[in-house]
Amino acid sequence: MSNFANFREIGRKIVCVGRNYKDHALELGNPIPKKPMIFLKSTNSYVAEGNPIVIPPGCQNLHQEVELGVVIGKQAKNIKKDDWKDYVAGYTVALDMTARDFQDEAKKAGAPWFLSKSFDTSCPVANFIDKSKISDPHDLELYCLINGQEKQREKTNSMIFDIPTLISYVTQFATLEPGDLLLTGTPAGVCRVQSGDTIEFGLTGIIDSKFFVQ
Ligand SMILES: O=C(O)/C=C/C(=O)CC(=O)C(=O)O
Ligand SMILES: [Mg+2]
Repeated sequence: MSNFANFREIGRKIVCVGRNYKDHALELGNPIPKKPMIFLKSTNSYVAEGNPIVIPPGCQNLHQEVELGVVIGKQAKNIKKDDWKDYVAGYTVALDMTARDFQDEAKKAGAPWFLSKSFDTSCPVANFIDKSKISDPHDLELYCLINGQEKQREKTNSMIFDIPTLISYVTQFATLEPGDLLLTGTPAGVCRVQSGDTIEFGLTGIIDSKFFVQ
């Protein structure tokens, strides 16, 4: 399998799972999903450490959502749950930055989430971690601090739909390609971030990342 250290530059799609942690679904007043809720962020949303997160014009309520990312290593279509590991190159951790006010407006209008989820710099991503370094991606701890204050901390075993289920589900409908990033949803604790804030996030003991909001 190739080295995916440059997966952000491969220019592949970002498939996101929403409401995949019970407490996060509840904190936003949403029902617990009965099947995975999937949406897309486009490649323009990628941003690597050292570059700022830019608040989209008119947004008054930008939220951070820390999420485990699964980097796809091999073309995947109609994958059986038992075979999921063969299609994973590795992992990362990312922020699914969300213009919550835009999203609320879209939800009320029954309109798409594109502007709330896929504006430039809406996907700050940490470095690639080869799968050989992570024995069980369902036994990791996500964390996120804003200006040094803890906002999110949760084990990945709290996901409603695990990684085999997500890969199997998504690939019934859409082919996953090498370099695609699957964001597996955020735990509770999302909050407003503002210009000048520092966001530190990662997987405890494995990877740490830091971004600034411009
Ligand atoms: O339905 C909503 O109000 C919001 C949902 C999200 O933004 C979903 C996620 O991106 C997530 O749960 O990670
Ligand atoms: Mg999210």
